[in-house]
Amino acid sequence: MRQSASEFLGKGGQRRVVGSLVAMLLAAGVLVVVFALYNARSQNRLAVEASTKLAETALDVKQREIARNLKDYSERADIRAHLSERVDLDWAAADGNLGPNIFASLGYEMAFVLTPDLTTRYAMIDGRHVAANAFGIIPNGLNELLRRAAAQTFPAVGMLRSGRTIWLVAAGAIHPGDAQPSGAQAPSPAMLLFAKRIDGRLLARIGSDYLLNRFRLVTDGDDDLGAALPLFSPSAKLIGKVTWIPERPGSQTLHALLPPMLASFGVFGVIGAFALRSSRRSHRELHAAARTIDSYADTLKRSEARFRDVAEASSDWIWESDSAMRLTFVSARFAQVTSLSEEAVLGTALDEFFQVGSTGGEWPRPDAADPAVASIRELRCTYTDAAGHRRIARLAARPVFDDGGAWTGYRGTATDITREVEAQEQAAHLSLHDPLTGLPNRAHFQTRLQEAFERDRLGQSRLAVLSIDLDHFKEVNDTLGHAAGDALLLEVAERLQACLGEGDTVARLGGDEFAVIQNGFNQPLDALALARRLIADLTAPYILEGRENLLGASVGIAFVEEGFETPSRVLKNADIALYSAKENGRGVARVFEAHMGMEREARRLLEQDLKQALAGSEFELHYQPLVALEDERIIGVEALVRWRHPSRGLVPPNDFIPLAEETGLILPIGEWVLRTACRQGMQWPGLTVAVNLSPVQFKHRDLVAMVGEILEETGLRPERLELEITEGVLMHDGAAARDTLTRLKALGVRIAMDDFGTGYSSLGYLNSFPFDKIKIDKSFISDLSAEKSNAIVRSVIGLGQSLDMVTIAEGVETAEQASFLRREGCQQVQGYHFGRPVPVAQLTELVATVVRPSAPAAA
Ligand SMILES: Nc1nc2c(ncn2[C@@H]2O[C@@H]3COP(=O)(O)O[C@H]4[C@@H](O)[C@H](n5cnc6c(=O)[nH]c(N)nc65)O[C@@H]4COP(=O)(O)O[C@H]3[C@H]2O)c(=O)[nH]1
Repeated sequence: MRQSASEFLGKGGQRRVVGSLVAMLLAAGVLVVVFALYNARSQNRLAVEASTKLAETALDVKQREIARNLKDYSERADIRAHLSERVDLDWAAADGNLGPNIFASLGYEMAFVLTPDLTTRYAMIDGRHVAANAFGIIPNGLNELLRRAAAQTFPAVGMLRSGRTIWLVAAGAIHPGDAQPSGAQAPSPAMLLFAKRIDGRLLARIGSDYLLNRFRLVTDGDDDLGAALPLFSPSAKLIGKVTWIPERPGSQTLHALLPPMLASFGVFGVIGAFALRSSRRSHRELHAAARTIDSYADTLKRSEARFRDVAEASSDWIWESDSAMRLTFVSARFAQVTSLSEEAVLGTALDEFFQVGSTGGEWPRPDAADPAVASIRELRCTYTDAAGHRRIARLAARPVFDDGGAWTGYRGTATDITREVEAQEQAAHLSLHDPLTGLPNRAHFQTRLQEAFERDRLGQSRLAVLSIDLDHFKEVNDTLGHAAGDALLLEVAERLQACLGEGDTVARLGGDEFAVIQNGFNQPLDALALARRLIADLTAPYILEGRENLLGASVGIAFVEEGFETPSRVLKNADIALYSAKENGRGVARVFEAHMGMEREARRLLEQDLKQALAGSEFELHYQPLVALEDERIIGVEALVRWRHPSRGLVPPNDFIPLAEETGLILPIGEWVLRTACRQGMQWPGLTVAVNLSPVQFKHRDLVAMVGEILEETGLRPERLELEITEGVLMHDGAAARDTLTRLKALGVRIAMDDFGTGYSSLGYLNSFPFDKIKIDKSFISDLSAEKSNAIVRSVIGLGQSLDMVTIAEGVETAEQASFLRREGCQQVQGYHFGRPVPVAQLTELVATVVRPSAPAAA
């Protein structure tokens, strides 16, 4: 396994080398120091030994000196003569004998002469003859010294301690002289003692003579000045010591050497620290560099892996060519995407495999000798896959150069974009076409219209725009459902296309709105002829779900006059003409005329006002009494909506209900009417409340639920509500209407057939649905004098009786009309003769009184 750069450095080679160097330096330093210390100590020790020898010698010299002096005195003839057998004290005390001279010349503080029995016969202390006992002054060790002295010919010397004083004492025999009889046993000699006090002065002198610094005596304690020599009594008892400050040449050398040594250590230390620091820094830098290298290596590895994954996972494949532009390599994805084999394609010329001609591109023709070989970007081309299908690919490539910089070919990718292109084309088509019929949509239509306009300007043809609207399409769509509606629109589209001439365009602008651009040479005749054809063809029955359905079509036509209009203006004019056609009974074609625009504008304003009216609560209800003919009692009221327009005053329903129905505003208006009528109706207990329902409302799915909710909300009992519907409700999709009516009746409300007699097949409807009431239209009542109306009214009343339905006549204005109706058996009436529609307050007053035919309730 390959080692990463960090791992390589991580082994710590450099750190070990640096560590060893530092350790060596430290060891060397320690060795030097140890050696220096050892050397200093040795030198010191040698110096102490040497000075000790000197001290010994000095004391020895003193001992020998006192011994020699004593010997000199003890052997003097006069001394022997005067002091050996008997002690001549006077003689002894005389100066020059054992008198002051001992102290003054020899410097001995004490001199004694002891008899053989060791009695002190003479004592001289500090140069004066005193009576003193030597043993009293020096009690310890004197005996031993004297014993030794007696046993040897040379004086015995020793140091004796008396109190805190140490004495250097010499003892020697004073032999009587030569006149000793032979053979006779020599008597014990007298003993001469000299004592020298070992004191500071003496030692200072010795120190100065022998270079013993601060040479002094220590009798008590362990005081030591660095070197010491123990002092023993003749009986080998430690009695004190002398001490001095020895020379310390080692320490001196060390002191001399130490500062430069420390300084050099310091310098070494600093250099070492710097070296260590810089080594650490470079080590860190090396590590950082190693980490960077590792991260680059990682990134490279990942990027390689990513590239591999992408190359194998995407629909792209990689290819390479030589400088002759022949394929030399394709990646594994090639075979998977194209189903072609690698072998089959290698060696093929690039421009043969990837064809760019059909896509408008061009292959670069690089010259191998020319160093400026360009990259290939976004080159769209086609190729043929194994199944023989034409596919679209997008190429990108970069030139490849050898180490010498010579161009050797291309390396690139190929992306199969067939689906993408198809999706784009489809999206482009969808953006310009109606998805259901495949006809151009409004945007496309406008573009075509603009183009046609250009041609019209050039005078190549005379342009007409036909706006087409299907009559009754909404009813079919609502009743048969959207699938049927779609099928119907598809057929309409086919029929429209079939009617068009060469170069004409038909588009679906939305819903059941279509438009045609016609290039005619004989206008307006060509356009009118086309309109007639369109109406005729679109009116022919459509078979949907096995049943015949009828549609109508209205057409509005507009021409480009004088070239002043814009395309959108012409389309608008065609729309205005279309509205006019619809208003004029539908199923016709109308050519745009200027005044139509004004009517349309008026309608637009009305619609706007209507919306405001709804928002601003400008509607109110008037009520007209419904009267029982039998006793002329008010048995109910009919709610009739009024619009109290801010400037136009009270607007009658006929002026706005049709527009409200067209625009759908009838839904909120109708709901308001129903809710208000039910609420206000609660004021007149026992009276029925009749409310008109528009066919548009009736078709609305929520109608039954809405009625139920309003009844519950207002508390009006269902049987008091009478819903008036017209035959129009039942005309289209009778089954659905019947279902709605059944569900309404299930709520308990009553249903009245309004305006009976004005429709086409009223009798049929009456048979197929059990209405509660039939309302004879006022046109028959006003025309009662006419025989025909008379007969119709009579037969309707008879029909009601036979079907067990209540009949009511509206528009009863005279007593005669009322009498006629009573005679014929009509049960209820409504009309100005009994009461006009009045506001709610007036009606409340009215119901409080008895309505009499002779005195109409309202003028
Ligand atoms: N000449 C004459 N007319 C009489 C006489 N007695 C009543 N009328 C009028 O006849 C119309 C009766 O209402 P309709 O046939 O349902 O006809 C109504 C109805 O179809 C519609 N309408 C009124 N209110 C509503 C409503 O709230 N909803 C719906 N959808 N339509 C309504 O508007 C139509 C007209 O309503 P109005 O103008 O109020 O006109 C009312 C009423 O004022 C009479 O003796 N002589």
